[in-house]
Amino acid sequence: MHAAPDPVIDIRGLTKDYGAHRALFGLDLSVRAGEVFGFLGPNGAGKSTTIRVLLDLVRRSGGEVRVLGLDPRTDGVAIRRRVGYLPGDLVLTSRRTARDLLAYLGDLRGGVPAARIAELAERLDLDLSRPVRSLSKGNRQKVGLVQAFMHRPELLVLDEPTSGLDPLLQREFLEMVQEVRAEGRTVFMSSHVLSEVQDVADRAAVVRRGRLVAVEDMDALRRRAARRVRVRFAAPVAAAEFASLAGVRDLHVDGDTVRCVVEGSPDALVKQAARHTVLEFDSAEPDLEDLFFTYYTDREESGDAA
Ligand SMILES: Nc1ncnc2c1ncn2[C@@H]1O[C@H](COP(=O)(O)OP(=O)(O)OP(=O)(O)O)[C@@H](O)[C@H]1O
Repeated sequence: MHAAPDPVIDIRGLTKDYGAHRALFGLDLSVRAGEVFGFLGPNGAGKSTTIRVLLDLVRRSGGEVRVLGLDPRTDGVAIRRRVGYLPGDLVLTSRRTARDLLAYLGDLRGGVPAARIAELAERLDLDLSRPVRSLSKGNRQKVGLVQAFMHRPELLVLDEPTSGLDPLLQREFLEMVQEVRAEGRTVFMSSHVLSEVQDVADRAAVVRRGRLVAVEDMDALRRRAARRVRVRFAAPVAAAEFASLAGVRDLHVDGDTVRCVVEGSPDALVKQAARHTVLEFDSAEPDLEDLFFTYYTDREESGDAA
């Protein structure tokens, strides 16, 4: 057996109390080198608190945490130097232009070529000539993204990175994430919805009320997910042919058209359909959001997270 490489983020039994209020209850989480990891949960679940602990922006109350093999409590400065971090509550009050601010931050990280900053700004449609404090929320978010990506850090920790971005820019952002992964670097990003990370994440975890309730491999989730299928044939077909096929449910046959939901592989349905002349075959993208959140809600109800 090969020894697994050390995780880039390793969290064991993490607790965090804000005074008498417990925000995290013994969180365990491990992020592997080179993966894109989605950290999901509703508002107030504890995502930002966890992320702040990783960067030593708040101190943990208990448990063990390693980031790039380092302990945030003793090596926070070294971690912050090596990580690209986008805070969830990014505040930019500087009178500097975005170009000046990003050049300054780039110098703090050992120097980032102006062309690299310009390229990212162009991709995100960010005007670098404006003072950052006059920027809209969406444009500030773009400044935050540029500073997190620009020095090509080995680990990116992004707290709600797509908040305030329009759909076109969200897509551009996801491409930037893909590029980071293609270079073997690691991304840990939070979101309150799965749809923002499902196309790009290798794995995703759900945190709820300070507890981890699920960790999922996205490919496995996709394979399990149900798809809506519609097939139109050249001539009417009998419902009985399709009713007992593996994975097929919610079957409706209306003359020459079959509608159903397929769970898992559509192989049996496709082979049965192929006995006839198929005129149209539509299959909608599975709704992972449904599957994912149904799954973790069930688990939570049978668990101890009351
Ligand atoms: N500085 C603080 N002082 C006291 N309580 C806090 C503090 N920061 C967070 N909390 C509480 O800890 C819990 C977790 O908050 P956290 O911000 O980590 O959640 P989140 O999942 O990131 O949600 P959001 O997306 O709304 O920020 C919440 O109950 C929140 O009210």
